[in-house]
Amino acid sequence: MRVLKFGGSSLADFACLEQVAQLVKAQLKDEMLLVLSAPGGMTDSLVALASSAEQGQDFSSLWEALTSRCNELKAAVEKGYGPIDHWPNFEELKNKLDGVSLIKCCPDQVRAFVISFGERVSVSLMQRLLNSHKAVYLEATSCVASTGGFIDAEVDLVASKTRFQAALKEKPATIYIMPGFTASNDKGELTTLGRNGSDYSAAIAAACLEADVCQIWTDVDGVYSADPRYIKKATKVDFLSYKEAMELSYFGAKVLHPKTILPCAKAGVPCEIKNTHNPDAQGSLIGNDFSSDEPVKAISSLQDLAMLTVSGPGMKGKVGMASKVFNALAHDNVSIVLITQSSCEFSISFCVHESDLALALTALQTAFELESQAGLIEPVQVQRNLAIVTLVGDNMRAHRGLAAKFFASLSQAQVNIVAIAQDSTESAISAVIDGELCNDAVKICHENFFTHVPSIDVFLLGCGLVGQELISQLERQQAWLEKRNIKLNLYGVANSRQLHLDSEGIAFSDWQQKLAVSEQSFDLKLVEQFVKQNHLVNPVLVDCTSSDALAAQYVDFLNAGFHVVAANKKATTSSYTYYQDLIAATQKNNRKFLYETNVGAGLPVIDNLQSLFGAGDELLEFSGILSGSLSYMFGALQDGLSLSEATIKAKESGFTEPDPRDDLSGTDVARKLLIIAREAGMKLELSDIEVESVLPQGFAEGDSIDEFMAKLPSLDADFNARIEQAASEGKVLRYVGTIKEGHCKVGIEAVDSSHALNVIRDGENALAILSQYYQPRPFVIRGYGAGSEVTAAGVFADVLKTLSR
Ligand SMILES: NC(=O)C1=CN([C@@H]2O[C@H](COP(=O)(O)OP(=O)(O)OC[C@H]3O[C@@H](n4cnc5c(N)ncnc54)[C@H](O)[C@@H]3O)[C@@H](O)[C@H]2O)C=CC1
Ligand SMILES: N[C@@H](CC=O)C(=O)O
Repeated sequence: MRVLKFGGSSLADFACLEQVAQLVKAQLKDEMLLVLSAPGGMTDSLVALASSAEQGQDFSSLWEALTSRCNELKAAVEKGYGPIDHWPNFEELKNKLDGVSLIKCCPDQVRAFVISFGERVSVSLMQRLLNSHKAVYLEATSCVASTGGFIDAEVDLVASKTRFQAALKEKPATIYIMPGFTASNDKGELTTLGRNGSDYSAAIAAACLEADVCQIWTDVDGVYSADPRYIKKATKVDFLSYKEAMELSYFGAKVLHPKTILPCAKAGVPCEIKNTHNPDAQGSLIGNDFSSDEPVKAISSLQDLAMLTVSGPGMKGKVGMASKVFNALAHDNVSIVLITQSSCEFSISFCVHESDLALALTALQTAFELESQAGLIEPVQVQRNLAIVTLVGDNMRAHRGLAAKFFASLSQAQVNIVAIAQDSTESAISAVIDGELCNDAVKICHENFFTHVPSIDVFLLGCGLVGQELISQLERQQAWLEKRNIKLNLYGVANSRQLHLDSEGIAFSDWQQKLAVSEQSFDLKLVEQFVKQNHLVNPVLVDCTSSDALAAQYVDFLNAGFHVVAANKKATTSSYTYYQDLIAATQKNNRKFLYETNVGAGLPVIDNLQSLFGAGDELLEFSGILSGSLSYMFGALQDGLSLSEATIKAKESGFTEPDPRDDLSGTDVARKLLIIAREAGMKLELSDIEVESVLPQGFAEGDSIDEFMAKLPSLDADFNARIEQAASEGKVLRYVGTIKEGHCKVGIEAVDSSHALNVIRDGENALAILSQYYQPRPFVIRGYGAGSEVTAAGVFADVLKTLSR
């Protein structure tokens, strides 16, 4: 004997019904019992009808919709297969609803009749479709024995077994069909087994008939490693133990009803999940002996929960307090999802479904009224909108470090853990968390435990020279990233006026056209919302602008959960207080702020300095050429170009700042020197740096960049004279930054051929760091220190660093 249960999605319309009938015929080899749900959505319609009638509303349109859907199904079946023998009694249903409407009350017994009507419709239709095989209609009320009320009744397995065996003996057949969800009590009155209870009916039938298998046919291939609606990379689990399946279904794997597993486990009947629309695919098989080496089988989640905490001095050491809490809840039929207690016994916390919250609160207030008046119990604390995320796997007990990895993953997803619980068999570890972050938490846990493909979700601000080059490098490096198992998506690009976001990831081919037509400008709230909607767990805002306004928002970016990668130097050279706020925000939010390209473009300066100073080194002196554009210009001047010609060439080479005055005024070098000084622990402001400008004071002040460039030739003659003067002394001019005895200075120096910086030109930077560890010879970093390629490469490297802990 095999038991096959078909859910509503497999019976939604005539085509689905026929598909099921074909599938059953193809599977037919020995006895089988089909357990059917109502056609998809019909139970909801029946529930709505009962509640509309109960409120005395006009339910004629709901009635009309239900009957016409049923009549259409009936007509379609009869057209192809002949008249239906057992069509459910719609008149009786209507009479009951009219009665409910009249007294404005729907007794549970009547409600059970109404809401289980859809299953009878399914069975009548299917019996006709399988008529050629003499399918026998098995009344669930004659087979499934229940105790308790009319709704959500419990099954009496022993009594059911006797009933099932008698019913089958009475009508021997090859195919039996029975409505799911339905049972009857010891008076023979119809009861229901709780919403989606047809799985449970099938499991009971399988257990009572000692079936070879209980197959649950649904619209997915099996149980997945996480909810495939949210986790695109979720994979099917081929084998699960009963315990694993129970944990999963209890904590939210919707493919299985939580009560289903127990009857199968008790009777040792394997349970198989199969896809009606893909019948040849291997499903998930649940049984006793499916141990595997994999420690974690799946991650499940349950939402819409509330946590209640009962605490107070009266709890500590008092025997019977826990029992009083749980008895009170049991008395009012409140189901408890998870329990945790503080080790000092001062408080007990537990989760209930939000829908049970009011009931639970009243039950506790009533039970602890006296203790509360005596000050022994504090008012019950309630935390709402919570979720539980659970790692499930029997083999977890054989592995160390899984809990640590689980909690680290939650922290990576910026999730605060409200409570934790683990069963003593170590098959499940659960964390109670903020419901809003549930999908993010599952996503990152799934990434870390299953796919092992970490993702980086990039939002690029500024698509000038560096930004555009970065996009090209991202495109070129896709295969390299894939080989290293890294998923790097570009989700947003912005210029100073427009923002383009794409939840599928921005195509590298047409981002410019898309950005050009966008009517939206960058707004942190909008990007934050986008990140939430798309459950992005590693969002990185990359600033390739020179905007002060954006730099002023970095703390907000970090607080909103973004990593920040900046080519822009405005934040690191803003006030020292803001600089400190930034560092604090990275620590508070467990997010990174990376700015390697702020000094020396792609050269590894900041990283080296941080490593050295982190290891206890101290800066004694610094000297270096920190500007790529000035390095280029002073080299070109040496070769005979004028100042204006050299500036134009440096700008064309992509070495200058968006406004070349920032370079020529010495400000850009001053910024870099300030960043080095701050890394060395000096608490300085930009105004503390002594700056010698290449430009005369006030030159072209207030002019546009183009106006400035047009005026620049007027400085050529004077500057040329300065070069010639130096040359006459066998020297060349270099723009140098120094830190000595706590004083920072940037300016022009004339250096002879014996000076180390004499040869630094053509865009190269050179940094000599004399420190406690590196003396008397300094630690030297040298290489091209400007240009879109090296800078974008440095930004790219920072973006990748967001993955490291
Ligand atoms: N070019 C180089 O060699 C290096 C540049 N950097 C830094 O990289 C940054 C970018 O430099 P480039 O690409 O050369 O400049 P760029 O002028 O070519 O590009 C900057 C882009 O940012 C856009 N922008 C300005 N404000 C914006 C806002 N609020 N939102 C979005 N976009 C905005 C501008 O429209 C422009 O397209 C600068 O901060 C620069 O200091 C750092 C190291 C080296
Ligand atoms: N304009 C800068 C670019 C890098 O920061 C320079 O010339 O070095």
